[in-house]
Amino acid sequence: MIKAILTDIEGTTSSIQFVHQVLFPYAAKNLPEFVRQHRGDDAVEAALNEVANQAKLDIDNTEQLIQQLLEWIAEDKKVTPLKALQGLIWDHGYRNGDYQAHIYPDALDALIEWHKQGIALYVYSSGSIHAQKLFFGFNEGGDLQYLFKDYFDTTTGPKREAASYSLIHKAINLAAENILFLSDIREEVDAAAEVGMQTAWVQRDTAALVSDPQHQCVGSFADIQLPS
Ligand SMILES: CSCCC(=O)C(=O)COP(=O)(O)O
Ligand SMILES: [Mg+2]
Repeated sequence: MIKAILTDIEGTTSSIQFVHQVLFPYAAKNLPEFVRQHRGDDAVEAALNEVANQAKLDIDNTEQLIQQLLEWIAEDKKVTPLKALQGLIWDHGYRNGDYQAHIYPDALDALIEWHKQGIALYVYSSGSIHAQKLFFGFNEGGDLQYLFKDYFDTTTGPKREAASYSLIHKAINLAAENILFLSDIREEVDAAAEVGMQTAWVQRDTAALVSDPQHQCVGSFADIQLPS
């Protein structure tokens, strides 16, 4: 019986285009000035220290750190310190009304319905937890934060590794088989299935669904069945 649903964001609840054509360019445009102005802030210094460690750069060379971060944005690297900084930068854009996050109507309807049914909803995205709360707080569907019980990001672990899903089901305090994980990325649903989670592989904008007996394969949230 499904007691909780854990969902990915980009490509699953929401369009890849919004993330790649609105959020990433906004972060790339504003990151250099943001980093220069906020050197010394605890959260920014913590992220820059991680960048310097991972890329083997001099922590005092701000311009080199900025360059590295811009390269990671261009390559869509799911690197935790980049994700932390992106969240801080997007904060301003959301509050300033520069954009609202996208959600597919079928995802909005299903999430509201599951919430009404008392199913606990969780998010697992490569975006930082702060970025996820902004995403659902400043959303085309309104402030949707009330729908979600908790959020997980890459500080729990990479999304393509089974160990991350093991940590999540323990944190949620439910057996893996009572959790349904939704994602557009096959390697992510594979990793969740490896620890015993139920899975739905969400394949949007495709003429023909790829079938995989290990997962429910759906084109939209409207087709997701909750296994009993
Ligand atoms: C949550 S805000 C922007 C999403 C993001 O930065 C990202 O990398 C999306 O990754 P996901 O795991 O949601 O596919
Ligand atoms: Mg995704």
